[in-house]
Amino acid sequence: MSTEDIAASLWQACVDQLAQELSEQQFNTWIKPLSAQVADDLSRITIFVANRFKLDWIRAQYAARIADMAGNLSGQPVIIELAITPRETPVRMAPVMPAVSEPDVLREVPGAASAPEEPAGGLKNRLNAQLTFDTLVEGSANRMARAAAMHVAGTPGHLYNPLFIYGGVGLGKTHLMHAVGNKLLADRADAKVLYIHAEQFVSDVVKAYQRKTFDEFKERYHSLDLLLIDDVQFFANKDRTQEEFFNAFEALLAKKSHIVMTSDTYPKGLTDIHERLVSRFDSGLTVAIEPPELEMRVAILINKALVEGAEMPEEVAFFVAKNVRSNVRELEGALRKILAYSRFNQKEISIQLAREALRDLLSIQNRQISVENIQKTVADYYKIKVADMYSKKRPASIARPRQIAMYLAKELTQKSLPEIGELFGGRDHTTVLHAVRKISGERQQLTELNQQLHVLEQTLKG
Ligand SMILES: Nc1ncnc2c1ncn2[C@@H]1O[C@H](COP(=O)(O)OP(=O)(O)OP(=O)(O)O)[C@@H](O)[C@H]1O
Repeated sequence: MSTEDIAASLWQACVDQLAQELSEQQFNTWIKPLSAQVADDLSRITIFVANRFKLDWIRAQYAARIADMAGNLSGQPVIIELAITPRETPVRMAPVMPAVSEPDVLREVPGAASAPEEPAGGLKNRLNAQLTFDTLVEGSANRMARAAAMHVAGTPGHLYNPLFIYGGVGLGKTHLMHAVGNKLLADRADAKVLYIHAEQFVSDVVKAYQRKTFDEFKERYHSLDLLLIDDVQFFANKDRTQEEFFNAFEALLAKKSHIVMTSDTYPKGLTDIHERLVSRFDSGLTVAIEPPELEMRVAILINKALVEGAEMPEEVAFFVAKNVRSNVRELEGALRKILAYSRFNQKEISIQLAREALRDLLSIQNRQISVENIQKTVADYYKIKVADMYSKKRPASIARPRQIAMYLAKELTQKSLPEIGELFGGRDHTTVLHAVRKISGERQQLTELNQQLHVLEQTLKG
């Protein structure tokens, strides 16, 4: 690899790491638009920023973190410089450190992150062209949601309106929404499509309220053919927003425009959202996206590595997929670490390399998820005694949590069925297998059980 390539990958690795650490909105607003120049000896990174406001913000919020990351990756101190990219005049340099926060710059309030960039007419569709059906790997975890989304993209305004997609973090809900928008635009370039995060909708309502521009607001939202709105759980407790969303919702449905929504929970699980809205959310089709199963995780890793121009042997993908189970965003993070580690050390991708690159992540997991921990957490959750996990008692109030704990032990640890059986009071491996099959089958059917398992998984993963 040339010195230039190594320098460029140092910046890319920092960007990748920030993508993992920040919310998507923060990342897209502040980090994605940056460009940078890295000195050949990796001692200095000059980051180019569009204007003074952004420069101050990046300096206060991110410069120190970037310096840390770059230092860790390159193994030497790295100085971060910020410069405004001029339209006509030459680049002006600004000193960077120390990275102290500047209270007068901007406070983190919902929607504030994107406030400076708000387009006047607001007619940008905000779609990310990379997020298409082609790049979304299909598996049993997302099959139904994907099929419904495809249908909507092909014939919007008909079946499944609204389409409500829910699931845990990083499982591809946002991706799927963008895919719907991109497909519709590919078929009908003149379609009016808007992707918006619920927080941004809240801040649009606040702005319309402050500036008395509700007519424009209505004109903008009520004229859409397709509204894609992400993370509607953020509407909780925002009465005015809920009212405006209700109006937009009714107007759009009346003119047969389509609405696709996502949330971290199913409609009835939403809290502090008016009943009339919740019942409308549930009036089309509600589908879940589950955490991807092993084969799907393997396929995602191999595909994403290819997109990055790298080849990930199947056994390595399997090793990573076995160990990184929670969601696709974490899988992507693990992949980035492995690719960066392989580039910096100029080594081929192997299981050994993956183990080294993911050292921190693997040790945290091993520390946190043990069968004992699962038994205790599940017992606490269902309010039974931990001892009941090993006892021979069979009433349903005990047997079911025990089966759930067995299922989670299989899902979240590396233990074999006989080992799990042993840890549950010396039960036979067929008993464990029965529990695993039963719970995983019911999970597909029963929303409430699925929701409980989500909570338990999130709790155990810390
Ligand atoms: N099935 C998949 N195939 C390929 N990439 C995927 C898949 N599912 C998710 N991803 C990728 O994983 C990352 C996280 O997905 P996404 O942002 O859509 O998650 P999300 O469910 O909206 O999460 P959050 O609730 O945190 O916003 C994205 O980069 C997305 O492209």
